[in-house]
Amino acid sequence: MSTDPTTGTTTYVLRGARPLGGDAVDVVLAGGVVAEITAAGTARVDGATVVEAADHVLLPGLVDLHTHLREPGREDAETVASGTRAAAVGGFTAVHAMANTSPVADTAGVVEQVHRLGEQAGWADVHPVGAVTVGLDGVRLAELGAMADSAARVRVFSDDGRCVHDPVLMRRALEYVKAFDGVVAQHAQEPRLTEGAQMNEGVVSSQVGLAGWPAVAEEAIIARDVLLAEHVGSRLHVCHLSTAGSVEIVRWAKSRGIDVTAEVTPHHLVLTDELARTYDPTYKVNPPLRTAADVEAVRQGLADGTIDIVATDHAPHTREDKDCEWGAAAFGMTGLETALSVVQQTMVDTGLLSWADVARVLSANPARIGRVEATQGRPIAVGEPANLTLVDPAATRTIDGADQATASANTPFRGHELPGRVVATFLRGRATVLDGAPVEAGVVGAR
Ligand SMILES: NC(=O)N[C@@H](CC(=O)O)C(=O)O
Ligand SMILES: [Zn+2]
Ligand SMILES: [Zn+2]
Repeated sequence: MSTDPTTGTTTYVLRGARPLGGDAVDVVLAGGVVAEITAAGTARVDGATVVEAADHVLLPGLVDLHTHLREPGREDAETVASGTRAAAVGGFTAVHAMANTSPVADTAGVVEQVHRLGEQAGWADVHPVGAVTVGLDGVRLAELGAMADSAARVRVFSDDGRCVHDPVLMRRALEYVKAFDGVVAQHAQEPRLTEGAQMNEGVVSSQVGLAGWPAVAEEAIIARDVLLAEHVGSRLHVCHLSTAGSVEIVRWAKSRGIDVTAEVTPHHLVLTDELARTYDPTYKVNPPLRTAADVEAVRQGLADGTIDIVATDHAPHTREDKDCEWGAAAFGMTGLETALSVVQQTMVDTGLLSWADVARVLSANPARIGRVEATQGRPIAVGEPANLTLVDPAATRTIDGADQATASANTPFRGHELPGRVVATFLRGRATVLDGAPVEAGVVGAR
């Protein structure tokens, strides 16, 4: 990890903040770390910038294990700079950038480029995900070791967007990453069972006449992969789990002691396949939006720890790729700027998770799975790096879409009133967001 030359230039006092939703305190950020935590209203403020934080929840900076930044190759949809700026606005201090770029992030050169672009932009730590197979073609293993040893220190490997469906390749990938404590993050989609699939297979797909995508196409791969992970004694991560059956399989695998972790996206925590009735491709996503029963099951799975994390699967697409008929549109929806609000709405305001749990599923756990826990997802304590997010949980906002920081407009939450607002984000003590707005100064030309 390179050091940030702008660290600690300003001292901040977060006055009256509630770490993890607990009692109010003053939190002083100086020199890039949490310098002091004192009783509310007692921190010395001379020379410091005071952030009024009464009734605001202070969380460790959020960590996204699953972000599509689109650079290199599709800078018309997103760049590392625009995507990480959106991440900061959403409260994130680190993102894992998926490998399905053009060229694919399957060499040390590409992952180092993405890592460097992240450092230059300065909005959040960017940890590139390396492809499992060359060109995501599912045929030959990529240079996993070279990516792990590169300056980008890759620990997460994924062909996301595609499934590593050859069981022999999957087995070899799981075996290979053990050498450097890596993890294979699988996009679980049986390709033969999903040929031409457009949405969840069920009542709605038969009524609207779109080709269905059965739950078993996801569940069959997860079942196979947890058995493979057990067999070779390796670590597996399941991307964007979306069905009740998938929750059951992961629960069973964990009860057997298999080293598997799983993520759910914010959209799968609240949206259902009923939205396909609109034929609006904003709601077209991989894996597809499922049924209300699946939504209930993934919420319960997240609440009971079967599902370890929420990951955004932020998948920006240009208007040309989305403003067309359903069948021709790209799969994917944006998510960085709405993730925390959706988690508050579906999990906190419903009593399923506490704010301390939110810190676990959106920060500590993803940091640990991605092996960046030395710097991210830390406890809020004196001496720890000041990667922090300040949230006003009482605020509400109506999502516009046009006013977002992401370069793309494909949010499925346009028009939704969501609770909570990220007031400030700090990356190693430097504000990337203040008063809910990105802080441009100190970024451009800072290094
Ligand atoms: N989620 C999506 O619908 N799309 C992702 C790929 C993926 O996450 O599988 C994308 O890259 O656009
Ligand atoms: Zn995927
Ligand atoms: Zn993805």
